[in-house]
Amino acid sequence: MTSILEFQNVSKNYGSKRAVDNLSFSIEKGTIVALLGPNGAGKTTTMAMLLGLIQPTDGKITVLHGNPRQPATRRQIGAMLQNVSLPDKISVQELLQLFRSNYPNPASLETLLQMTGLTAERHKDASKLSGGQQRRVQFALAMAGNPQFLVLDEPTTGMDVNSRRDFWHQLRGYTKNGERTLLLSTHHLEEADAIADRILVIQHGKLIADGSPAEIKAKTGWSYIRMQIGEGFTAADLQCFLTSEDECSMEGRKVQIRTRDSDSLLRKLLRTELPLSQIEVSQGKLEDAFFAITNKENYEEVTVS
Ligand SMILES: Nc1ncnc2c1ncn2[C@@H]1O[C@H](COP(=O)(O)OP(=O)(O)OP(=O)(O)O)[C@@H](O)[C@H]1O
Repeated sequence: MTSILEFQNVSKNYGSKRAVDNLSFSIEKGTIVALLGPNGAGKTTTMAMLLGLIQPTDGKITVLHGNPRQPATRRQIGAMLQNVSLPDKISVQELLQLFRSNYPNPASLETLLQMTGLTAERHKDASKLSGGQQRRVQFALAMAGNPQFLVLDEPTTGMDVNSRRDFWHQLRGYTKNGERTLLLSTHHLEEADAIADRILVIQHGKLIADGSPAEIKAKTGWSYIRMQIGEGFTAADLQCFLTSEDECSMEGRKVQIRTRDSDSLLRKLLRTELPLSQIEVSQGKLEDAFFAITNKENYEEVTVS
């Protein structure tokens, strides 16, 4: 596999504040990586460094085999950052053309307008669009150079549900041939779970978990058994099968049990005469794992792989 990005012992201090603390990881070509972490964890700083916008205090960053501050490297990267305002008195189409003119092999104007759902807004002043529409213009600008590596910092902030769904659909198309690489940060964990091949969790500037969404979810150790229970029975009838750690809740006839050992609990339940049906076993949500990891509950089980 070819490495697109390498961080070697990278740190960043803002005065006495250590925003990124000895971070080392690499990203392989063709992967979709979600960078997650609580507010202030260091995600934006990490992205700004790999884009060459700020210098690390220590360590080395290699992007597309080059230095992120070299124009030749930067031209191969598309980026969408937070808190970027669009210039006024310029239409969406003019702005996109301006950006396209900086690249040797740009995406076509029509492709950019179509993929971001901005065809109807093409002649409008970009700065007068709604927040969600401006976010889509920023996405189009990030895609203007037909980049090999796309870096998106909380890209769906301000987008409505439909725009977010279209956005993820477009990103899947962008990465589907395995040639392009995507690194994104988001606080929408279910979206990260759905799109990412790999998740990096950082906190206080340090990497605290690294794995596929399934690995991250499994590492918390919790799984969930969901089922229906027949009339006349309640969660209390299941209590004698549970360990002191297991948690059982009931809504209508639907029961959910959170357990560390779903296999043994299932075996016990299936040996009973209880009227159980529609039994499903699943790992927890990424949100549960994220909560566990960042709150240090089960921390020793969620070591960096
Ligand atoms: N220019 C700056 N000067 C001083 N401190 C900064 C600066 N930029 C960021 N920080 C601090 O560095 C830490 C990391 O910030 P960063 O913006 O990278 O976090 P983040 O993970 O992107 O957060 P969020 O999810 O809220 O966007 C925070 O404590 C922040 O206050």
